[in-house]
Amino acid sequence: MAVGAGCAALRGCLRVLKRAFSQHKGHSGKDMESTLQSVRSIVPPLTTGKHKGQDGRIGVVGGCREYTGAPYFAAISALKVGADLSHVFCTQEAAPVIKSYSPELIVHPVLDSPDAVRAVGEWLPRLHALVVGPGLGRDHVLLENAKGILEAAKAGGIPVVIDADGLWLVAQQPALVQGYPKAVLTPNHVEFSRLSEAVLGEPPDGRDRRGAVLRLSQALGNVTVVQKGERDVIADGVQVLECSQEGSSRRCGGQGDLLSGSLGVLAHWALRAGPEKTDGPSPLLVAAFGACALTRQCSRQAFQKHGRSTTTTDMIAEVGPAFSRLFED
Ligand SMILES: NC(=O)C1=CN([C@@H]2O[C@H](COP(=O)(O)OP(=O)(O)OC[C@H]3O[C@@H](n4cnc5c(N)ncnc54)[C@H](OP(=O)(O)O)[C@@H]3O)[C@@H](O)[C@H]2O)[C@@H](O)CC1
Ligand SMILES: Nc1ncnc2c1ncn2[C@@H]1O[C@H](COP(=O)(O)OP(=O)(O)OP(=O)(O)O)[C@@H](O)[C@H]1O
Ligand SMILES: [Mg+2]
Repeated sequence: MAVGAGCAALRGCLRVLKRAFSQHKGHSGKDMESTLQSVRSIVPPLTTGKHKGQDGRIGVVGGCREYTGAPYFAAISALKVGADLSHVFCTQEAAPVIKSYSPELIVHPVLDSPDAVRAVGEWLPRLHALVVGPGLGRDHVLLENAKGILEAAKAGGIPVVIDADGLWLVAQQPALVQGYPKAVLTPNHVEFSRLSEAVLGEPPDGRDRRGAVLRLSQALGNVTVVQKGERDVIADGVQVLECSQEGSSRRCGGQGDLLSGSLGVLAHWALRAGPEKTDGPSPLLVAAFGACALTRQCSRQAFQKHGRSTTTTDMIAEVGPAFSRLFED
């Protein structure tokens, strides 16, 4: 073996060992800072030499009669974090509503058409990451279409963030994400319990959140899982991280959508940077940690200004300043 290849293999082994040994440790302030440093290392520099699209083209699959806010929050957050283009694939009825929230989003009214999987499939080769679920709803036809789109994204090797009703779909059919190395699941408390029962056959052990998240991740074939809560617990089958960045006590709807949209971009950046850059935690762990820290920081900053009246729209206004503060200063 050439010396260079030998060194690279050795560095790879050391990384796996370092991760395996750190999985049972708590995540201290020092660890938080070193993980934030890893996030900083995946952020692409803003230079004049790039063309539109290079820093990310993200798709969100969701948006139906009842829910138009959730896909908007996810898609606009992806843009505000730094993606160049953000697409929403929603139902015909939801499209004009979502378009009217923002001229910045590209909105495709295709999700309830009989041709949905082919129509979205045409766009997939141009997308760097797909967020499946915010505002999708639980209509059988929409879930079947989301399933077809998810399968096409996997076939194309596209990173997928699965949230909200996308997690409902995965709880019905865990095989959809089983072993896919570019999948991240972002369950809230209820979604996590539902997934654990579906995959492991029992409710999670509430006294051992780290163990519960690690077990679910491993049972799904080392898919990255982010359990949101008072602290966010993140596992990739090998290592467990915790994000306890100060947030706020406001629990208004939509904060999870901000997180999943941000994660779409960060997952793309992290996978593009690769494990050499993240040095220690896997790229998707670093991306997930970054999205959690950012969401919580947005919540904190918005709450300082608006207190009890804070809503997710106020948090989205903080994405730029919060991002600079955490990852650029
Ligand atoms: N503006 C919009 O368009 C938005 C749309 N959204 C979209 O809505 C769709 C449904 O998503 P969802 O998250 O509301 O799930 P759902 O299964 O109805 O469960 C909700 C119930 O679960 C519970 N619960 C929740 N958290 C808990 C906790 N930590 N600890 C304990 N219990 C907890 C709580 O139950 P309760 O307290 O009422 O008994 C709550 O009422 C999905 O498409 C999503 O994207 C949202 O993104 C928001 C913004
Ligand atoms: N008790 C808490 N204390 C502090 N932060 C929290 C708490 N619960 C959740 N969060 C934070 O709020 C964000 C969204 O998590 P949440 O559990 O509300 O998601 P969700 O229910 O999916 O939201 P959405 O309303 O968008 O569907 C995450 O960044 C998480 O860290
Ligand atoms: Mg949610």
